[in-house]
Amino acid sequence: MAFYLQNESISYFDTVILDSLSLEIKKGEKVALLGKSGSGKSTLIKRLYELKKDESSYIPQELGLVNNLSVFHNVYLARLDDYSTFYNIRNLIKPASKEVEQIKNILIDFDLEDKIFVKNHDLSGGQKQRSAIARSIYNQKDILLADEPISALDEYLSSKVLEVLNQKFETIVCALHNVDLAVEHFDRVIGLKNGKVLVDKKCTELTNEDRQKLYYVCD
Ligand SMILES: Nc1ncnc2c1ncn2[C@@H]1O[C@H](COP(=O)(O)OP(=O)(O)OP(=O)(O)O)[C@@H](O)[C@H]1O
Repeated sequence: MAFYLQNESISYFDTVILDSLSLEIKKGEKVALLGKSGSGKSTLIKRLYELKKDESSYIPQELGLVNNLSVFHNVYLARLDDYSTFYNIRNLIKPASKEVEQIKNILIDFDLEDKIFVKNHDLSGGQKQRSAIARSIYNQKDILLADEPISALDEYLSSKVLEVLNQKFETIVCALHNVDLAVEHFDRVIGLKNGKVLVDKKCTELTNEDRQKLYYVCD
């Protein structure tokens, strides 16, 4: 089992955000989390990350990239803890060709290799998102927890990114706003409304009525 939540409630002051939510996510599942703005998707993803920090790559909505660093360095930061201080300082000043090659190979999948030494503040919104996605892959974890990672990408890149992420991670929980992309690329969809689960089904078992509910929660 990757995640097991039993009657999980989260409130901010007097407002209930997650309302007695129970959820099991098995290892190997690829789950799309759908819901209107404010339905609790980010709160749920943060909670899942708290539960499995060591095993998870997390892409927050705000991305967490350092503006004054290049794509290379922002991706490399994911694994600072894996290397010695000396190796990290060396890579900050003069990146080792082994690391450059490894990161470039990840960036190629996202059409971003030509931006490898461009600083984050000179990238478009979609390029920043793709840097954060590349960083999550470089991190080499089994689980991906991603909060609307493709919101700034066009349809072609969104599909490409989701295909690559599906290959690279064993288990995925990903917040999205697009029902069709969710059904096309994920095994299971969970529709949240006001911190409660409205729909939770394998994509192959969705009825027309379920789809209508999902479109409704995403409107
Ligand atoms: N730190 C916080 N303090 C107070 N309220 C918060 C905090 N974080 C989130 N909330 C509230 O919790 C609710 C759920 O927010 P959350 O970010 O989980 O929703 P979401 O479904 O991810 O929305 P979006 O699609 O806009 O990202 C919102 O009403 C939000 O205002």
